[in-house]
Amino acid sequence: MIEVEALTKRYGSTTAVDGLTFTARPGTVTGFLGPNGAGKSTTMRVVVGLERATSGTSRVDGRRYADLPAPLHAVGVMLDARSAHPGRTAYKHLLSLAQTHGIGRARVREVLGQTGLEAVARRRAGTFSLGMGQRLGIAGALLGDPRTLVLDEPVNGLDPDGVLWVRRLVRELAAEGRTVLLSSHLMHELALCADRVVVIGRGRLLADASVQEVVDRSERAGTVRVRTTDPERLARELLAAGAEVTPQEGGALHVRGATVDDVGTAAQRCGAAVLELAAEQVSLEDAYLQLTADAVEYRAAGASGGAR
Ligand SMILES: Nc1ncnc2c1ncn2[C@@H]1O[C@H](COP(=O)(O)OP(=O)(O)OP(=O)(O)O)[C@@H](O)[C@H]1O
Repeated sequence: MIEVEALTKRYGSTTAVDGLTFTARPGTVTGFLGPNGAGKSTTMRVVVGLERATSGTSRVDGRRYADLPAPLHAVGVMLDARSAHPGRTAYKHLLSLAQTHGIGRARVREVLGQTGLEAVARRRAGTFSLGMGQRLGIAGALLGDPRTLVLDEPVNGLDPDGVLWVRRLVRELAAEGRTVLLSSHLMHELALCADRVVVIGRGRLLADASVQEVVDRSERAGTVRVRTTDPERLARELLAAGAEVTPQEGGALHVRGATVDDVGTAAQRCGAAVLELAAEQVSLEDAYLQLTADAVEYRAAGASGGAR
């Protein structure tokens, strides 16, 4: 279990993490989501003891990282896929990590197998592709058979097979009762493997919810689209019933504050023939973009809002 409470981390005048509170629970994959510069990596570095918080606390299984008796067995960490010495083979890299923590060679071979690196175990890490480096990073995280895993962008650079493999792996680790905290800046990626998402922007918590809840809370959730032969009459009928109505092109209306059933019966009441009627689907990416719209450090030229 990871418990982050009122965590703040400042670098000079930059506030990277700003009063952040969330919990990642055992048996659960918690997705940690936010645009570039949101503070995900900084939070993870504080959780695993690589940075000191300016204020607030972070605990793993009820203890501060520094107080864990056997950190590698408590928390497996992959923060930087390029952390292995380029001149060392994958096997030697894992072995040296294992030996400093009293872990045997058998476990090194086991994690090489688990991460699909057996065939390249004798190759130097410096010759690895980004995807192979990610696998090696994950192998290092698994080495101590930890109850908690902290993985920063583990699918970054993986090919589609690798992405599937990571999804399956994190699901399996959670099914074994472990706590998995996994960062990404892609909502749809987390939607496929996370039970919950903690969304941050500019160091602050924007949402701590299931993926479905994030979608449901999105502005457009609960909107009904209707196209009718008499949009003005139907709009009057819906407004009288207390709904919000926004006219669209081609005689369509966007209706908030009414269900599909409400709109259908209102149309029947006022005699407007319905040509189309459906609840608007909100994509995960739309919901995420709405949530983080004010928290994006930089936007691509031409995107709404311009540079911030
Ligand atoms: N060592 C540091 N010194 C100064 N500023 C830092 C340092 N580390 C991070 N920052 C700043 O803190 C903010 C949060 O950065 P962080 O890397 O935690 O974000 P992130 O969500 O992981 O982003 P990304 O997806 O780009 O990795 C950014 O504005 C970053 O420039």
